Amino acid sequence: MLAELINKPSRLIAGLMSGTSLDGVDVAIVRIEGKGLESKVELVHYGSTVYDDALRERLKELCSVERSDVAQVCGMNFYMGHVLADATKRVVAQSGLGMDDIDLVSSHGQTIWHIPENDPNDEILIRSTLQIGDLSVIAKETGKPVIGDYRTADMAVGGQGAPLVPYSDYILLRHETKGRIAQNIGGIGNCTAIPAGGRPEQVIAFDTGPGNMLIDQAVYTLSNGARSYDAGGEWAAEGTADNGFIEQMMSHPYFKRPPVKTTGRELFGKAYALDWIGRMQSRGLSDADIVATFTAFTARSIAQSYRDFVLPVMDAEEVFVSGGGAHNQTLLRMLGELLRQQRVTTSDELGISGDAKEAVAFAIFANNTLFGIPNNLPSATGAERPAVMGKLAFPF
Ligand SMILES: Nc1ncnc2c1ncn2[C@@H]1O[C@H](COP(=O)(O)OP(=O)(O)OP(=O)(O)O)[C@@H](O)[C@H]1O
Ligand SMILES: CC(=O)N[C@H]1[C@@H]2OC[C@@H](O2)[C@@H](O)[C@@H]1O[C@H](C)C(=O)O
Repeated sequence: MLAELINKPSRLIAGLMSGTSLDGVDVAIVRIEGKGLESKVELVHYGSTVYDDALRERLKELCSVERSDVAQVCGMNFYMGHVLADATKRVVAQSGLGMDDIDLVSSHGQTIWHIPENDPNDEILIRSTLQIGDLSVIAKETGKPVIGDYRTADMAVGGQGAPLVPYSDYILLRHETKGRIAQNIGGIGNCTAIPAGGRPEQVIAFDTGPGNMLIDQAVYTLSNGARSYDAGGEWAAEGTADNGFIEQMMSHPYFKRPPVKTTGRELFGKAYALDWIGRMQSRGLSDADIVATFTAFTARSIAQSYRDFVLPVMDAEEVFVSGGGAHNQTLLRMLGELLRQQRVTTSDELGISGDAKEAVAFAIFANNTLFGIPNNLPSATGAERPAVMGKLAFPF
């Protein structure tokens, strides 16, 4: 079965991304010719399915040290396998293709916990990561071979297991004469900075901090569950950002740490957001001011991280924003105001759909796994060496 796939001139791969914002599953159907850094990539169709509020809140509970439990983790691993398989079948059907046309499914899974560095106070809490959504369940339900569980291989060779997308950013965005930064704004923000004509080893990539995570939590809490994100950034546009709070939040030690670095719900999740919402409310900020403050803080944390860790090392002329945050006009405007020397635009301008980009990346990773070609970027994750990430589950 695998030899047949390798010998085809191109492969049709369904890449699945279910990210830290817990908003749902993105599915990209991608045709890939060739392999490795020379892969030729064509997005055939993209679709997403949204988690309902109950599932999203349940996943947040699962990502909570205080409220999670092993039975929930066990059950949700299989349940999410079904959710991911259903999303794949739905998007394939929407595209007008059939599952028979798909060669391979590639699934990121749902991160529920990530420990990028050893815990100095607990010798068992070593670098590790857990993405749920069982691969065998997806294989059974879709009838396709499934590759997933990528991050563990990078961690096994000393990496932080994230960010992984810089490998595919290098394939899709590198430019001979222009320094470029790809900024994804999902739940977390992460950047890939590629110098003009740069080699893979010269890529600087790291998580910049919160993406939409704080904005989403504020919107959900302050609207009493009526809304889960700030559509277009309109609520933030009605408020005034509070610089005092932004400065306080910028003093978080994560922002001072040089790359390689990665973060997630562990640092900027629900508890962190609710704590700052409470402080802002007690100082009399309105709901719109709170959303505006989180939005401005997010933009500031991105721009500041370039000033500290990217621009001293390389010139960057262009910033291409992707991920759901690219739809937040207020966030984009604030970022543009902070980065006067760069042209801030969206990756769609390059023909790379900002909504689909991460799901496309996972299709690219699977294509490499199939050939046994490394698909991590040690300069981004800190791994000691390249590794072939991904595990395979066969259909039945
Ligand atoms: N129209 C919109 N206006 C404003 N924000 C939006 C819009 N659409 C999506 N978003 C934001 O984008 C988020 C989802 O982004 P995305 O799907 O890129 O994240 P993710 O892949 O889950 O996260 P990560 O990349 O961190 O793993 C939503 O939670 C929401 O905050
Ligand atoms: C452990 C984990 O799931 N990390 C995610 C998260 O969401 C964004 C950012 O933090 C990034 O480091 C990573 O995802 C993307 C897809 C990556 O690996 O490039």
